[in-house]
Amino acid sequence: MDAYVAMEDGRVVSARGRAPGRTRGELVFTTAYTGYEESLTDPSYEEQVLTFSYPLIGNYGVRTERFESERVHPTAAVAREFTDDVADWLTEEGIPALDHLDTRDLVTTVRDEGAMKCGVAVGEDVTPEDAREELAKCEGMSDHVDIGDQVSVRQRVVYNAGGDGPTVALVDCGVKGSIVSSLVDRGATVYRLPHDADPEAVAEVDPDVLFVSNGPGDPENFEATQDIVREFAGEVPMAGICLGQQIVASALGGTTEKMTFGHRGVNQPVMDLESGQVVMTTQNHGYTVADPGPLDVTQVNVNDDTPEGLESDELDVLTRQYHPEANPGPEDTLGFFDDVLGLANTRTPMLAD
Ligand SMILES: NC(=O)CC[C@H](N)C(=O)O
Repeated sequence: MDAYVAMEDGRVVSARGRAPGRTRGELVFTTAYTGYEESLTDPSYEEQVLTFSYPLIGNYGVRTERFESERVHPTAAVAREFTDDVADWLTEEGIPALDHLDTRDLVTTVRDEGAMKCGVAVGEDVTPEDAREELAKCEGMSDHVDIGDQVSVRQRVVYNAGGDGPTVALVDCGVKGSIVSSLVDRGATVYRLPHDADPEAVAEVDPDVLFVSNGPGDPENFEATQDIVREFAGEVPMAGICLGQQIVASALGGTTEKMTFGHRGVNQPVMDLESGQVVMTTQNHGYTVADPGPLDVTQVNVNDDTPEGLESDELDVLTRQYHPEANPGPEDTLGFFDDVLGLANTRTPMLAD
């Protein structure tokens, strides 16, 4: 099978086709060397073409137990070499895949020039022109204004109903399964709600903690979720991961901005400013908080000083830009979920009255 990637900088790269199809998306890379099943099923990669910088992808097979959602989210996948297991899986899923190209070149291009639009064409009779046509149709990440609808639940889902632990209203902007299980494993009852749930539907579950999930795209396109945050700020303790941190900060008066190529990998060093301790973290984001508004920056990325943790004692807010749930990656940061559920004790009993 032939394969072509047409990049926004004008180049068309040829490759070996591993799973057929034509598509487009924002070209990004991850440096993660394990966790290809988790990354490929992470909803945060919606509308992106995911390039693995690690050369051999598929070494330990494909197991649904490791999936983070019910489907593959990147629009296409690129690696130096995919195993047949991965190629077969992506073929079944209808996700174009290509390998046998110089992924170092793609990665350094994105690193130097930034995440860029691309078009992908893979098949027996595709041409570079097909890839260029896809590129011409490609929208920028921030143009996907309805991206939340592509990944969020449409109806409320409850996990661990009737449990004794805290009640969490999890606003689903494209949540990873392991965020849900990290909360449920600690005894929480989790109500997973649509990203654009009515504030009344949130109040109805009488949450001890409001939790804004990870998810794809530009945090400024999640207006309904920002409304929920504003509605409950100061009244219900609040937590967020990745997109969740960005949405909470923006809703409370801060700002966000697009990064050049983002952070995607499993060895991003993060320093806690109070203790000075550095932990290795899993990350996957292309936007960042520029101004934290009323929140305090408590953790920063050691590589570029971007905010990794935001907190407010006054508002009972606790958010992380990285992925404390790991999957893939180091588990040094799992304690975040204990801290989040601990926030339940600080809740002022207003909704119940
Ligand atoms: N993993 C995420 O939640 C990603 C957040 C957001 N879509 C970004 O790219 O910055």
